[in-house]
Order: sequence, then structure tokens, then C-alpha cells
Amino acid sequence: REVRGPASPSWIFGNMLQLTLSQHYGEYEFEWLKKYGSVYRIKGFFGEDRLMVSDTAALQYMLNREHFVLGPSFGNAARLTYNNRNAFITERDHKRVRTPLNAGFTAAAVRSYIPIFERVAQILTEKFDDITSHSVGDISPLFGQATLAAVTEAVLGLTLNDLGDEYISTNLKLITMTANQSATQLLVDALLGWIPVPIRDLASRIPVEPFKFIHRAKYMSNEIGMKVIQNSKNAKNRGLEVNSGLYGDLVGNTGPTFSERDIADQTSLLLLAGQDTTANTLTFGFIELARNVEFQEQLRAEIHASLGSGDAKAYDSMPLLNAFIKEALRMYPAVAVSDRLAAEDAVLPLSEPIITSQGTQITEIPILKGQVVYLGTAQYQRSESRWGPDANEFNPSRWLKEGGALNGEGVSSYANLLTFFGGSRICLGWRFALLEMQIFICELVGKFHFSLPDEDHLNARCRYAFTLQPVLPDGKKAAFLQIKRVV
Ligand code: HEM
Repeated sequence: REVRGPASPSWIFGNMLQLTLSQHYGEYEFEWLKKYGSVYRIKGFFGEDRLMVSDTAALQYMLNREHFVLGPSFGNAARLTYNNRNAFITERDHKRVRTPLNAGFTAAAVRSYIPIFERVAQILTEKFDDITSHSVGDISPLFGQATLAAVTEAVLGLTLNDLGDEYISTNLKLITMTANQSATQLLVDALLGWIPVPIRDLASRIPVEPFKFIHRAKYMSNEIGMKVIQNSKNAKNRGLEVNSGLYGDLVGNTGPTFSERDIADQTSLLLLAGQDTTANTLTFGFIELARNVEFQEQLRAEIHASLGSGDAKAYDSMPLLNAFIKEALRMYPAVAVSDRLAAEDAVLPLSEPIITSQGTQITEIPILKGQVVYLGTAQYQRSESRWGPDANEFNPSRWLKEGGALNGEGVSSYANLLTFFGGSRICLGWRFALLEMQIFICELVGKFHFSLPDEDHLNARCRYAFTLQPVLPDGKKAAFLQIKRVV
């Protein structure tokens, strides 16, 4: 309670509406960061105290210890959206479920997906060509379909057509719905967090429209996963070679610790976790390119000078391309803030001491079991002490500086960014997302010129709804750009 923090405007909502429903993401959060430093207290629902953390030592501690489990908000959303027993929501079983999946996301496995990414990039080019005939177009759903197509082929060996129209339209609804959280939804979510999980699961069976189609989407992905597993088994039994992606490989390696049912249980997670996260990062990146035409031209020149080899190493050795991707991941981390719950008492170490409301300097914070603590990814990545006085500006050249972009110690193995988190629960698909983005960007920036639309109502802003989303002033999820062919 002695950790300082902003005043709460409401007993019911605490600071939650400011944190999660501000018009522009970070409107309040980044100001709180400046005022109170890298650990501060905010109010959750009904007067509860919560801790917002972007201190390096505290983040490392939270990511690498078992003391912290998924918090009420992310936990609820994940339990509702994904099949039971998937790698993300399972706590005690995490290692058992996650280890076999790692095989599909190693550096070598991801390199083998290059032809998939290139094929999908070609389809994106055709869709962007359609936009050029109207000059202005919404790029957000195009990236959403492309990232879904890439993961579907890599994981299941299927195309978007194979998923079927019903799955595609339900997936689109699900993604659009997530972008439009309301205060009522947040309150229902908070109330659900207070009741035991089995009763909560029952409550989610109430036949209201959002619950109905979330369950339908889960059911369909499970069916799709089961069908791929069955087809792959049949083919193997008949000595036939079929492409069933990662699932085909996993089917050959099932056993007492990882069954076919376990594989199928990962389908909704694998299809969804990498879709909007990657698509929205790309969307925000392209908006920044449209804002900064000079950098866009330099990047295009680098792409034209470097490409053609189809080799992952070639993509990794393009300085502007990789600086641009890192900066998009720094400024627009899909999971900008995520709640965790202390599963046992803990003591959070701090790399930068803080001053309490009593004027005392402290270097660690005791946490009681049951305390909600936020991993403040976006705040860690906007801290001026770490990234310099221009931390709030999109500036890819910070990554080209000698000595690197970061002052001091970082939190993760990729560019010291927290965007993919770290520790045993580091994003399963981080290498997948990086190579996919490298290939899509090279294809599109190499061929098209991007600029912002003249009409204000078509310019997207960044809003938070579990992940960072591009939305128009009317609240609709979309991101329009003017697009012209250059080659
Ligand atoms: C730019 C793109 C992406 C970002 C920023 C991102 C970010 C994250 C973050 C922050 C987490 C940890 C969440 C938490 O513990 O609360 C996570 C987990 C996960 N991500 Fe990603 N992700 C991206 C792309 C992908 C892709 C392409 C895939 C799959 C193809 C994927 C699959 C997963 C899975 C399965 C988990 C759960 C891992 C576990 O709990 O062991 N992600 N991601």
C-alpha cells in the first residue's frame, strides 16, 4: 500500500478503464510511468490494489520463477477462447505440453517454412494490387488472413480454403469482437474472476451470442485438428507421404506423455495466438512507414539491393529491415500489458530503487499470495532511462547505433525486448513471427509505396483490447493506407 500510484477515479472500476479503454493506448500508462517510475500501484476493480511492473530485475524474476501464474483477466480470456489443456493455460502440465510443440518452432523448423511465407506473400501482393486500383485500402484484415494462412499451412498442412467458410467468418468475428471491449465486458470479466473456475466455465455456457460463437470457433478448430491427425495417421498406415505440417510430425511421436488428444487441444491456440499478434505488429509497422516516407525509401532500396536468394540468412543481414522490425516490436508490443497472479508469497527485487509514499527508499517489494501484478511490456519499452529521451518516438535508427539501443540490462534474448516475454513461457512462435514479417515486408515494401490517407476518419489509432489493435475514430478495427505500385 505504500507503493505510490495514481488516484483512482472510481471504486468499481479503479484505474482499469484508464488502463484498458483509453482512446489512445498508453494515454494514462506512459504518464504514470514518468511520474511514479518503473513500479507503481493502481486500483483494480472494487478497491483492489494491483502492482504495475516494468523494472528489469522484477520482470526477470516474474518471468523466470513459478511464483506467478496467469492473472484473472488473461486467464479468463484464454480459458474461454482456447481449448482446455493447451500449452498457454496449463500450469502444472506446461513443460509436458510445450516440449513437443517446440520442435515446430526451432530456427531450423522455421527456416523450412520459407516457401510457405513466400507463397502467402505472393497472395498478399495480389490483394495489395487490388487496393492500388482504388488507391486507399484497409490493410488490417489482409495481414490477418495472411498470418492465419501461414500458421495454418505450417501447423496443419492446410490452406485457408481447407479451413472452410464458417471457420473463416467465425475467426473474423472473434478478432473484430476482441478489438471492441467495453466497460460492461470488463466488469463481467472481473466478476467472473471472483468465482471458482468450474462455475465460471458453466457460466460461459449461457447461450448469449458472444459465448456461442467463441465455443463454436473452439469446437471447429478442435474438429479441424482431429481431422488432420486422423488423415495423417491413415496416410502413415498406408505408407503414403502427406503434408500435415507440424501435426503430421507430432502424430508420429505420440506416447504416454503426449497423446493425439493433447495435439488436438493445441489447435485453437496455435491458429489464434500467432494471427492477430503478428498481423497487428505488421499493420502498425506499415502505418509508421507511411508516416516516414524517407525511411520507407531507404528500406525499399535495401530490399532491392539484397533480395532474391530466398535464404533466411539474407533476411537477417539486412540492417534497415531488422531495425524496422525491432522498432515496430518495441513501440507496438502486441501483449502490451499482461496480468499475473502470485501463486505464493514472493519478494520482487528491483534494479532501480523506488521511494514509497512514506518517503522511504526500497529495493525490493514483498508480494502476498493472491496479489495481481502486471507485466508492463509497453512501459518497459517506453522508459526514457532505458531507451533514451526519444523513447516515445518511432525511430528505427536507434537499433543501428554502436553499443545498441538499450542503456543497461535487458530482459530477454531477442533484442532485449519484452515483446515475446521470456523464460519458460517465452512466445512459442517468436522466430516464426520474425521470419514471416521479414518476408512479408520485403515482398510488399519492395513492390508498393505507402502513404497515409488524406481523410482523418480513415487514420487508425492504437487501442488496447488484450492485444494492441488498430482502430478508426469510430471504433471499427481497420487501418487504411494509400498504396501505389512502384515496380
Ligand atoms: C509479433 C508476433 C507475436 C507476439 C508479439 C507474441 C507475443 C507473445 C507473448 C507476449 C506471449 C506470452 C503471453 C503470456 O505468457 O501472457 C506469447 C505466447 C505464445 N505465443 Fe506468441 N506472439 C507472437 C506470435 C506468435 C506466433 C506466430 C505463434 C505461433 C505460430 C505464437 C504462439 C504462441 C503460443 C503457443 C504462446 C503460449 C506459450 C506458452 O505459454 O508456453 N505467437 N506470445
